[in-house]
Amino acid sequence: MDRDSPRAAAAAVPAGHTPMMAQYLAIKADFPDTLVFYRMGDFYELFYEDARRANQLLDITLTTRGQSAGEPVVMAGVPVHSVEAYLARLIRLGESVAICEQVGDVATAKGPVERKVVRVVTPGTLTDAELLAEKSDARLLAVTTRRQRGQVTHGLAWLGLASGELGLGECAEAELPGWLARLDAAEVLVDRDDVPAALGEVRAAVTHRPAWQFDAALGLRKLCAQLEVASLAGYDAQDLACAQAAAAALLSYAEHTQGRALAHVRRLTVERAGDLLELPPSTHRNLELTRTLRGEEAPTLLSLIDTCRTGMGSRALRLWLTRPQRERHEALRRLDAIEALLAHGVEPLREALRRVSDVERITARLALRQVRPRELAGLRATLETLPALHALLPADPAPAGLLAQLAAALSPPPALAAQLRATLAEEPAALLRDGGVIAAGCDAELDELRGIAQNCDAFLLELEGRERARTGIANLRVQFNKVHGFYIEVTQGQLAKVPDDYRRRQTLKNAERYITPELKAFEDKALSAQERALAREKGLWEQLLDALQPALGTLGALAQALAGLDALAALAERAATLGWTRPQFVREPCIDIQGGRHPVVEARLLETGGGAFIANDCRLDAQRRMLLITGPNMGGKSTYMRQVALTVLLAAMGSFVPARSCRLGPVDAIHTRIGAADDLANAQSTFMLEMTEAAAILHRATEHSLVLMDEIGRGTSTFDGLALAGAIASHLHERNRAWTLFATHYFELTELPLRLERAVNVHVSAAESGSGIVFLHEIQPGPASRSYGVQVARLAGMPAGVVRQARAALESLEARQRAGEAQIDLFAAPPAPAAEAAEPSPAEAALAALDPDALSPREALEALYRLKNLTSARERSAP
Ligand SMILES: Nc1ncnc2c1ncn2[C@@H]1O[C@H](COP(=O)(O)OP(=O)(O)OP(=O)(O)O)[C@@H](O)[C@H]1O
Repeated sequence: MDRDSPRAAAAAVPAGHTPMMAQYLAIKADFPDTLVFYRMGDFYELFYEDARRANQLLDITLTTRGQSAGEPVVMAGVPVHSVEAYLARLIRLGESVAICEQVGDVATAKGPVERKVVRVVTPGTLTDAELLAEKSDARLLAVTTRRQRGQVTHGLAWLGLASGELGLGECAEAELPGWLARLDAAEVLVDRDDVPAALGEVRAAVTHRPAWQFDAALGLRKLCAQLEVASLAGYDAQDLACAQAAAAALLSYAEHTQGRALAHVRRLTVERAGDLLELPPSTHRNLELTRTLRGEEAPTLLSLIDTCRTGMGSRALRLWLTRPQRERHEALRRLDAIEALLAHGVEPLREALRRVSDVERITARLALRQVRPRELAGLRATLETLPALHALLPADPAPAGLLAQLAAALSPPPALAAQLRATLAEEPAALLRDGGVIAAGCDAELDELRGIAQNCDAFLLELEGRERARTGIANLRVQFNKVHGFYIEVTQGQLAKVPDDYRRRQTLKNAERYITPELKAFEDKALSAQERALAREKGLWEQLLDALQPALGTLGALAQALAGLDALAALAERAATLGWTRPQFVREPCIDIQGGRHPVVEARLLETGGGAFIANDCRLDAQRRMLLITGPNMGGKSTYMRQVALTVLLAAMGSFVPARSCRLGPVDAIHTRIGAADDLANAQSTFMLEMTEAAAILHRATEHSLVLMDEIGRGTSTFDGLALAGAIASHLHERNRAWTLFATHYFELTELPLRLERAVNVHVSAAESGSGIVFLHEIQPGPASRSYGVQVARLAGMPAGVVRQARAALESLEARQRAGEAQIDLFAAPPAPAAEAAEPSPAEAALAALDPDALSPREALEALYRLKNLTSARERSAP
């Protein structure tokens, strides 16, 4: 969609079009990049180019109808009743759709009935349950760029329209990919003249907006208006001018797509990179937090921990997992709450949560007036179960704790449920246009209208009886047909008894049909009653939506509380089911995990009957900062490293952890360099990618960071790889001083701890049985005694001949090494850079002593010869 300037689009419509096509083209001119669904009766029609595109994307039939401006009108249509399915497909393809409805009165319209785009459906502004994934939000993100004194800053503003979440943040250029990965937007708005390069890597739909929409002053005004505050000081966001500029574009676009203000968006989160535990995109991917390396949703850490009963809970949990705070305050509150829930018993609460609807999305749709009758019925049912839910919480939670806070939000004013009960039918129809949405007894006029429509038969029977008695015609019948409406039928033989007030309506062969003033009056009333009842229902529905608007804030808080409670209850259930323990946060630098397990691998082993998971310890402290992990392939090195990272992350989000005990000092980031997935899309070789990621880690990791390095250097020749791996390990140890788990197959690296005082060797154990190998998966002190590559290859079904040849080659290689080939000193201190190290040479010293201004031409020539001699003497004496 693009709507740069509110110009009079109609002027641009070429002459000669029919009035309807002129109307269509005027509307289309405002939405050149968006498919326009133009309402015509029971269909949404697309015309010309839009029709051709829809024909390709949706495989709907292309037709032509009539002519306009001398050309046939090309069109394609989708039925109104199945529009959602078509929208879903288009949105998945990254398209946006402008929904253009008839807003004028068909009866009184001269020419085409007035039409207007009432909303624009785009990938980042969805609120319909049918179009959204239940367990994740479609986020809209705006990104802008500021360049000042050679420094690039990006401003980010994001909005979950269905959740009401609004956020601001700023970051440096290098951090943008991390932010984009974390926010995982469905649609990104960018300044069309200044698109950041990092956007090339996002999966989101990218929508270009004109530069002037990214205006900081406008953004500040819009944010203050949106949040109903005089300044952003309360959010500590006054200085984020660049983010405010992004917010200007964000809010304008979101309002424009909805065609109204966003009444439910009242909360602002300001994210500062330094507040969050850093989880770069590579970590997110390698640890399979929300997606497997193959891109599937399970098995991942999230799929394991998400046993939430509501979509809201699942979404909250995803947020906790992907945006953990460095500061442990919130995590501690969650841990307290989980502990209290576990002590109290959590299953009844989780059972009750099954009956809770998605209050978060319903609230958003209520604010945007897109809510459906059954969603409000769901809200009513939820409000009605709240007292029972409340009763299932621990009776006296810690007063300032999270549970007490959540419990408080579970008691919205009872008037809200009462209002819904009084107005909304017990089981309302799915759509307002079907009628039967407003409760009986809510409105006298509606009751009467419905009464007429429903009591027709009774009235007709009663009239029939009365007329038979009055006229004495025993076989007189009161009936109805579609063409002639209501009538009284009298057979030929009885015509003499027909009273004067009967008016003839129709003559048949054997009978006459009449109407009376009373029947005519009833007919008018009955036929219009249904229509009027529907109109009345619509009016009452709008009144109900109006009446509920003041409750948006309360409902938003309720949604948050329910989501938080559901997420906590899920974490408590997981802790109990999987035997997890509460982590302990300490100030001293350490990562001390006893009996730790990899939760996802453990669950898979359990599922597949693959045996018990072997628990392992990980002890890192100020004196022990690096573990060099060796051992056979398949031994469990990667699993071990990942389980440490997952445990740290679970603790940071405020969850119990898969370990017997866990003490954690401050952690500011989890960096990982694992695997060798080719980045073909970015045309990077495996090795190039490996080095790029490793370089980024060396630049960023601090002494509070956890770094996982899995077989660094294996993407190149042995010597190159070994040399690089040694240098990288030394740098991490000496400069970054990060907590480092360094798995390697280079045995030479096991000598590192001799020189690096805070590094130690550990290995995963394996035992040989005959010519085979048994993996024990235990982490033990010291380096591995040997590698078992050939045995593992044999296990993998390698042909026997290959295994024999490899074993022979291995033996000869080992013998050659034993024969005492010069050992390379991998870990010798690097040569100092020439400039700072070298003493000045005699020639340089002589040169420095010369003062060219004080020399005669002859003296200068002599000095030149002297210098020449000095340098030749040095070259001669060199070894
Ligand atoms: N502690 C454990 N207890 C039980 N099984 C384990 C354990 N650790 C690993 N495994 C099993 O061993 C398999 C291989 O583990 P992992 O991939 O960690 O080995 P690796 O040493 O990193 O191998 P490579 O060097 O080939 O990458 C896992 O998929 C898992 O099934």
